[in-house]
Amino acid sequence: MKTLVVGIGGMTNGGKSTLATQLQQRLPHSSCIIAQDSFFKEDSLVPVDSSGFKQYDRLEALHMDRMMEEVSSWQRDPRSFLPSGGTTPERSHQEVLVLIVEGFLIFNYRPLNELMNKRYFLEIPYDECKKRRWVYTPPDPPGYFDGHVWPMYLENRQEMESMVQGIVLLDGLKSKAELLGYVYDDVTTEIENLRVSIGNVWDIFFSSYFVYVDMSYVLTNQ
Ligand SMILES: Nc1ncnc2c1ncn2[C@@H]1O[C@H](COP(=O)(O)OP(=O)(O)OP(=O)(O)O)[C@@H](O)[C@H]1O
Ligand SMILES: NC(=O)c1ccc[n+]([C@@H]2O[C@H](CO)[C@@H](O)[C@H]2O)c1
Repeated sequence: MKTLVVGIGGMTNGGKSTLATQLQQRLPHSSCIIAQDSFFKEDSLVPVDSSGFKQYDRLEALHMDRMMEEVSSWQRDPRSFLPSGGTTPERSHQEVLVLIVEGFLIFNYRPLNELMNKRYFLEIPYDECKKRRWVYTPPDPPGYFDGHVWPMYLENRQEMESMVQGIVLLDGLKSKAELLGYVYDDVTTEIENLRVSIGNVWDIFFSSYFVYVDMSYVLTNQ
């Protein structure tokens, strides 16, 4: 069995959860999602800036230690994260299990970023982001988008670009179907490459074994 970690990052309302959920649904027997939004600290632990804005769009607002524990737990036993709870037997030695890590700051946290095999980042223009964020749950306080969310996006994006390479930028204005089609094809190609490499290991093992058996036969019969 091999594993693949796919990061779906992007700005707020870029379409990360939508894309991650659809990708998981296309790989129902081999993938699961860990979402960064599930690791926000409780409100009382998130500081407020001088303008009164809760500092949610910073890494410090997240329990990244807990998120890493969840990822480590998947790495230890990825099959237990599948819908069957890992009760079905391994289907073949070529099985590839996929972890989809989804979130707005997944590449800014180095220990998490280092685990990714594929990195995608959904981006949308300011106007579209503000429009989508207008109907947000929980609703933002007045002025929050321009006073906190957007300036923090620019800061976090700059930091990400200075520390991470190999991110595939995705245009979040494209249709949901087109985005899914692209990422699904890319990920399945990666899965196939891993399968081939596992297959090669088995080919080498079996061919070495048969060479050994042939040699033993020749040596004992000469
Ligand atoms: N490709 C798309 N085209 C148009 N609208 C989209 C697209 N993808 C997602 N949306 C819509 O944008 C909104 C935000 O989507 P989604 O929740 O997937 O974003 P997100 O990046 O996970 O946001 P956040 O993490 O900030 O909650 C939803 O209303 C969703 O239906
Ligand atoms: N999920 C939450 O608890 C929460 C609370 C306040 C703000 N947010 C926003 O989530 C986005 C990332 O998905 C960030 O832009 C936060 O502002 C989330």
